[in-house]
Amino acid sequence: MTDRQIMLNAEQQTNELINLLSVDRPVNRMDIRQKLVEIRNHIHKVTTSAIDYQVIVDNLDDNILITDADERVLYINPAYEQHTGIPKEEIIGQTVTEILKTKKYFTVATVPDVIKRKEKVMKLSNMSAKKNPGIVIGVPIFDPQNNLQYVVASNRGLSTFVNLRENFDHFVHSLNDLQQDTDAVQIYESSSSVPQEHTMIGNGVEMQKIHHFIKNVGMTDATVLITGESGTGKELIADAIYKNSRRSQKPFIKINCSSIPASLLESELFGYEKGAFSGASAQGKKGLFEAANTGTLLLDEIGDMPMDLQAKLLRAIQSSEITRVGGTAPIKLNIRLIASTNCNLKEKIANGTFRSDLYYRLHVIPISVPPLRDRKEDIPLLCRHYLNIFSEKYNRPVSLSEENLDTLTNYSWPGNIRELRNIMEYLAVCCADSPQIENSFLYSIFDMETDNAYLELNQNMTLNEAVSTYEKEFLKNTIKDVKNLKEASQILNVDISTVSRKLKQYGLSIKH
Ligand SMILES: Nc1ncnc2c1ncn2[C@@H]1O[C@H](COP(=O)(O)OP(=O)(O)OP(=O)(O)O)[C@@H](O)[C@H]1O
Repeated sequence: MTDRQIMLNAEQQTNELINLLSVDRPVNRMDIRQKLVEIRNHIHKVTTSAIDYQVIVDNLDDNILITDADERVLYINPAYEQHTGIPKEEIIGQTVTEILKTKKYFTVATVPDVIKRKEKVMKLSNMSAKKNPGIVIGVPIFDPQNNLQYVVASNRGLSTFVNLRENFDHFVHSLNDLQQDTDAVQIYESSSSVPQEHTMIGNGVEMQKIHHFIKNVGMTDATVLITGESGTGKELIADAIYKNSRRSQKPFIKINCSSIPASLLESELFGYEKGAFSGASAQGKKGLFEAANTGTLLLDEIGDMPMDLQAKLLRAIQSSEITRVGGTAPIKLNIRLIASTNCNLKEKIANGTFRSDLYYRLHVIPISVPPLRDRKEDIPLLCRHYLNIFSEKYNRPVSLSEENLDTLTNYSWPGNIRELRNIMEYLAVCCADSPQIENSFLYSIFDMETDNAYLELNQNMTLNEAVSTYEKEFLKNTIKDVKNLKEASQILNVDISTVSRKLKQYGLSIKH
């Protein structure tokens, strides 16, 4: 209930009380007391309410004018009087149309339009009294039955916005600087300048398919769309496509669409003409599309591109030309496009945040990179590869046992190869003092409570495979803390011979 509704209640109860006392018959004192207590409680609610809205509106710096549903002015705040020079007593109680007719105070108003259209209205206004142009916004307020109750018009002089302009230029510059600090854009002149630090490791079926794709699409100019979870190697694949392409001696520009503020993305991609917007360089600026001309452009995180820009990108792809922001002349370009994303673009299309026409323009050669948990055969290779790199880098020899590799292979790697690489670096740094890496240490870095937590049961397993996988992990976990077969058989409540046979079957042994 609003404060006003509470007070209306109190008023109604007071009227009832007055009526009760007005009739010429005896009244029950306790009934009257009860009514007075109720009224007092209502009033108390309002007087002790945390916010006194009138004080707030009285102190706002915006000019506020409130009318009823018949345009009659009910209230103006002190800022309104002060900034417009309109005395309160001259307009309270008048209708806005009457005030407009006098042409004395203002010549533009939103209130009549708000009442007619029952929606928010924004206009440029001119306060004749002070020759002070401003922006006025009228907002309708409805009662619980959805009848128009008030119109609140707030306005602010344009001079405030002019003052902000300087601030805005500064703001745009600092955004530009911020962007230079991130690796949102990487520009390579030719493939020899693309860092060589990571080779593509993996010879499982999925990786073989990807190598095959890279070889085939490399020599064409076809647009490639690489999808896959974060850290699966999409960027590495884009690098490989570029290096294997006819354009490998031409520029390669990588743009992370989600790292560039949406307000700057269009001018970064398409460039701008001089004076295109405040804060723009006086000479205009070449965009990244122009810089990638004759070469390759990688649009990383394409799923995060704002919808309005998606339309412009679609036009650029369809016509092979772009127009700079603030410019009119189209610029013809010849670019090989690679896009990548970890979003599900089909889902984004369904919920209206990605254009389907753009999707089909990009989806010419789709490469879907499977997560590491679906290409487990590559995990041991990747682990050894990165552990070697980091052992050498930190000069700390560390090696992985079969048991370690088994554990690492069964882990689900939510962060994919990026996570695997980080964990190998961590092992090289932290485990060099002991010749063997304890499995329990691996569990602790995976932040797992029990050894079983990492057990991933693949949906494609047969029942027997799933049972064996679980049984092996269960046994491994049990024998960690037992001294002999007898103790294990007691805990597991099976014969010693069964434990012995199972351990042999899974290549496990009791260490103590
Ligand atoms: N097949 C691979 N062999 C060796 N290292 C790889 C392989 N694939 C990816 N990596 C390494 O894993 C890390 C993540 O790869 P990359 O940045 O290409 O993934 P991504 O899918 O583009 O991730 P994101 O979606 O988060 O940008 C990098 O350090 C990369 O060198």
